[in-house]
Amino acid sequence: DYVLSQHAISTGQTEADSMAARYLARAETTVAEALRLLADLRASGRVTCSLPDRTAFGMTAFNSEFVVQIGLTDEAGTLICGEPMGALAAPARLPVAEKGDPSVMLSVLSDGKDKRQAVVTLRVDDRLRLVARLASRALDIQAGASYFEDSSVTSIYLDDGSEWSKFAGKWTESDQSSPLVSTMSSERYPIKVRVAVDEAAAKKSIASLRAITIILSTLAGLGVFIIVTWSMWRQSDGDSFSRAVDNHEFIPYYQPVFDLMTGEIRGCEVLVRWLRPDGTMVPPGQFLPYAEATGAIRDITRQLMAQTVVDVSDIYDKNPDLKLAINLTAMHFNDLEIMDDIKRIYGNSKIRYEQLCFEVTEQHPLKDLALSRAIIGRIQALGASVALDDVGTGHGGLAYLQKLGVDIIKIDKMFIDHIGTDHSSQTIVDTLVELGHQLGLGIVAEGVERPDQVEHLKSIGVVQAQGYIYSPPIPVKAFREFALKSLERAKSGLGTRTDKPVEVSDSFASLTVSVDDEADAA
Ligand SMILES: Nc1nc2c(ncn2[C@@H]2O[C@H](COP(=O)(O)O[C@H]3[C@@H](O)[C@H](n4cnc5c(=O)[nH]c(N)nc54)O[C@@H]3COP(=O)(O)O)[C@@H](O)[C@H]2O)c(=O)[nH]1
Repeated sequence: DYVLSQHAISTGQTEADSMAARYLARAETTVAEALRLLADLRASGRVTCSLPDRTAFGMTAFNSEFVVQIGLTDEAGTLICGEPMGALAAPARLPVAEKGDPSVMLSVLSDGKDKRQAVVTLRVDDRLRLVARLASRALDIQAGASYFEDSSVTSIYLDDGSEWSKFAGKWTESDQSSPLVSTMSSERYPIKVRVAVDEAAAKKSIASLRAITIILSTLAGLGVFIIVTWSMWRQSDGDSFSRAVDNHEFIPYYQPVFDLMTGEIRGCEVLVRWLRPDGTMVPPGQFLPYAEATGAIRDITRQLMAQTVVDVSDIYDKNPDLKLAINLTAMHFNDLEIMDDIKRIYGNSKIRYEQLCFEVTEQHPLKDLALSRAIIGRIQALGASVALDDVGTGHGGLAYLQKLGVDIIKIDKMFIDHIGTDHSSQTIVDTLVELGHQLGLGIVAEGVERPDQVEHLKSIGVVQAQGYIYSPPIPVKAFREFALKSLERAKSGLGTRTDKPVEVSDSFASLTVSVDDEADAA
């Protein structure tokens, strides 16, 4: 606050100085212009009160910006003629001319009240002087910042103390006020200017700067806090994070995907969890941004894919219709590295390429759409499919659908949640499904939690779904048991053509949405 106040005072002083300089410059210009006109008249011999000379006076004044009347005074200082006449013809008495008077004189005429007028005189001879009355508007300029107009007092006066002009707003100097004052004197003429500016107004003028400064310093403080916290995290958790990647602490959880019509299991989505050595389970929301920012997500995805081979390849080998969905991030579409990973991990495994589905999310923008499209094409060429995840919630919109050439769309929980309660969300679901059908795409509904959602999805032709109504993401052991049981039921005909949602077996019914419980289940 002290720094800002000092800044305000210094800005106010600078403003007062430049106002004074501008008024002084204008006063000098005005006097110089009047003198030039008078000198021209004297040089051309227009120094009598004859008609032609008076006409010349009138014309000269008429054409001048700053001079309103030109005339002649006698030795007593009385105006003996002046043009134009009219209101300006009021007798003007200048100081009596004295021998040795300077050739040029600047005086201020006053009506004794508040009217003052500056005049410039030029000696013609010992008796006569040419005189030019200056327009009072000559000094009426916008000399300073508009917010100072009401908070400043400007006086332009002559060396002898007579005031030529004064400009004042509502503010007046008083003993209580602490003005910022600037005084300047002309080096050419006996003119002085004094500008006084209200210090309080100067301080007020930086109120917005003060607000901005407060906001910026708060943000800067916040920034420092984030950087310090981030670097501390990097040193502690950050280090433990890279150790965790090296130690393969990132494990796949499996969320079953179901056929709504038959109740059979159709596959699963692989969802990462960080299982720390102390047994705590960290959900992806807490480390994925860091993993993506550092590029560690590439290693993590590789490890997850490799683990799926270990975890479920026997089941997938025997059930070729089962699908396995793997989440990729935008980074995976920056180069062809993911292709090498997929081929190396699944190429010689019992999980066929045709059983794989790679999910690309709309949440993070893809850097290079053409390259992304090419990578998607290569994945499809292997026989795997590609799904657009979180459709309608992120960056891509319909452009991703049109340009990426995906095979499946996954309708986000955000829209599924509002089926039956919010008309517009339901319309979005209906429209996406319709669009998916028109484009010949597979459709998977995510985050299904209620039977009415199942009913509606079935009624609009959605066949596949995942969600807590069936099962949350579960650890491998639980998933294997569940999948084997479900597949067995299907084979024995028990799971076919049921219109009811599939019941989760008792062991899974005890699983809840909380990560801790998921950890327990592990
Ligand atoms: N690049 C990678 N991203 C991944 C990976 N694993 C997960 N993720 C992404 O992290 C986000 C959060 O995932 P998660 O906490 O696992 O949440 C998933 C489900 O648990 C949750 N879900 C599923 N059904 C329901 C439900 O009925 N109710 C409810 N409240 N939540 C439910 O939704 C998440 C599924 O996300 P999605 O991928 O959109 O299918 C999430 O964005 C993951 O994508 C990874 O290995 N790589």
